[in-house]
Amino acid sequence: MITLEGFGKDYGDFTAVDSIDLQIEAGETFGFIGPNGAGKSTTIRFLATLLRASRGRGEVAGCDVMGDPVGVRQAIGYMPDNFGVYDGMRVWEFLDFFAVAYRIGKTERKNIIANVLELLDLGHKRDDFVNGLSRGMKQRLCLAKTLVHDPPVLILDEPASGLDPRARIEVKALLKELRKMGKTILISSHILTELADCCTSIGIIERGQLLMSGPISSVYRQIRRNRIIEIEFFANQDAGLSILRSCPALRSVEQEPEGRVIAELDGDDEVVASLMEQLIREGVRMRSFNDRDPTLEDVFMTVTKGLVT
Ligand SMILES: Nc1ncnc2c1ncn2[C@@H]1O[C@H](COP(=O)(O)OP(=O)(O)OP(=O)(O)O)[C@@H](O)[C@H]1O
Repeated sequence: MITLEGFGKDYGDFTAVDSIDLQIEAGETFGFIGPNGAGKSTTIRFLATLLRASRGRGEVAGCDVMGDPVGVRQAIGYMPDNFGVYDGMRVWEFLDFFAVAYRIGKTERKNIIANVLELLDLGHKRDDFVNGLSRGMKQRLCLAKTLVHDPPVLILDEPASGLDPRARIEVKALLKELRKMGKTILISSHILTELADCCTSIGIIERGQLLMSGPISSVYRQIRRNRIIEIEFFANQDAGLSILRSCPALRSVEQEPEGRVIAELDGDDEVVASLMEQLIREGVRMRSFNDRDPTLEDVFMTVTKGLVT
């Protein structure tokens, strides 16, 4: 549904995005992750037909991004990172304005606006002035306007930035709802927990390079050889730490309060089992020994440290 082939963008001598190849299948919710200045908005603005590529090409819903920008605009709902709302307009007028821009007829517009307001839980704000809405409401309204022409693809640049935790949870729930409706969604964020439980695939970008992308389960599997072990020592912590430190597979070890230690190992199940066996054999007593599943944060830290080849 979304393809990038060797996409790159230079600003003068500065390369903001180097050469990205990316494939997002229909129905996916793709999390585009990267630190500030990584190149997320540049890539997104290209896909939204707002910026020309310096090299490479892209396709959205079968339309070439540079060859058929009108086709792309029909197929996408785009929410920029610094959206603006027009003053002196009521909520329904704001949505009507965009619906007219998409040449939707008057009767149809009325129904669409009612449906979109209901979906976004903004029905009670229908006649309020846009500039009087809270930040969270404005953000929701912006999301609403991406839906008026019922596009198959949504491109959302940091849709939850600046929102309080409750509003963020609501945005996540909404994304899940939109996925159920069959939308293909590209969402950027640098808040990993925000994306962890609502994305089906992710891409990690840093300094204009796409370091990794794919279905979330395969990304987790790829870093699985980087094991994170949490140990709570009960007695003989010093002996335990020295065993850990002499383990050839150890990458790092961090001591936390109350006898908790987090160790990162480069190894398979065999390595983890041997370590546990050795600790017990040497009389180290443990309250728990936990081989923790990686989180999206672990994936991000591992990938951006260049530990995955
Ligand atoms: N119009 C421009 N002219 C020059 N440099 C630019 C321009 N737009 C972006 N850049 C630079 O390109 C790089 C990538 O910027 P981009 O906005 O794509 O990053 P980002 O990953 O979206 O970051 P953020 O999370 O902070 O929005 C940055 O170093 C930025 O300063």
